[in-house]
Amino acid sequence: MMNNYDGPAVVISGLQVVRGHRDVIPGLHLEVPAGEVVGLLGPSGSGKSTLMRCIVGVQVVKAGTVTVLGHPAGSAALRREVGYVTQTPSVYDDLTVRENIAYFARAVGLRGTGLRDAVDRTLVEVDLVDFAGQLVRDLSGGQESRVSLAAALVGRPTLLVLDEPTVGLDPVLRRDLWELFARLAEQGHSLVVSSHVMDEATRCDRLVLLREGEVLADLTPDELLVRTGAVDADAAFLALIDAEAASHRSAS
Ligand SMILES: Nc1ncnc2c1ncn2[C@@H]1O[C@H](COP(=O)(O)OP(=O)(O)OP(=O)(O)O)[C@@H](O)[C@H]1O
Repeated sequence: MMNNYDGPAVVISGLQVVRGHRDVIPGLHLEVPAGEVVGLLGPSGSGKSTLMRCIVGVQVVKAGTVTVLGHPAGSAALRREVGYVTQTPSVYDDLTVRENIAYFARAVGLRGTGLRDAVDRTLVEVDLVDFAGQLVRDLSGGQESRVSLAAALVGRPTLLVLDEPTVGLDPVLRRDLWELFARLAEQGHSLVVSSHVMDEATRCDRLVLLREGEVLADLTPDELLVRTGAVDADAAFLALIDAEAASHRSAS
């Protein structure tokens, strides 16, 4: 379901979020371009999930604005435009894989052959054709998380927000999923994908590196390596952190 909006997918300005009495996002500005796979990377606790919750409009914010496809995050106009997959699978245990995907397809208005085609295509995309008739409660963790992904994918939302979608998957499946994300971006979808596996950074069109709720860098994978002189994304991230610490020391 693609709309005709041609601005950036997400524009965030002056965002502040407090969770548990802590400023977990102290004042963030960010623009996510449309039609790209944008990786949200950073150590555990750096605010990736919180930022994603702000983009999908389920996080209470203290200040700032989050505009998604030209609308305030979470507004009714975005209901079918934004797909969100959390780290915890959110599908029905007592339904089969196909029934789950069909349920979410119906929820976004698909019916008849359009619904069947969308479910079949999505089963292939998440590599669950052989498990279509199996109850979700009998799946492995990685399979179950792919059903969650399928549930978000089936309606072809304009913006997909995926919180660590490759956790627990084997290398072949991870590669296949990143290829699927790239294909979706080529078709004009926008994707925000979080990961704390830095080697997945090279799979993204653009990277946003977060640390303690702040954007440490917003650049392409090539720019990251050139800027830091590092040989891989892990080393590049550490080099950025060291450079930032050094600049704080020289400023104080
Ligand atoms: N429900 C909550 N109540 C209070 N503090 C929270 C809550 N959820 C998260 N936090 C805090 O907010 C900060 C950011 O957490 P967040 O889950 O956004 O990080 P993350 O980068 O997604 O981490 P991970 O990679 O481990 O999922 C952390 O300091 C965390 O402890």
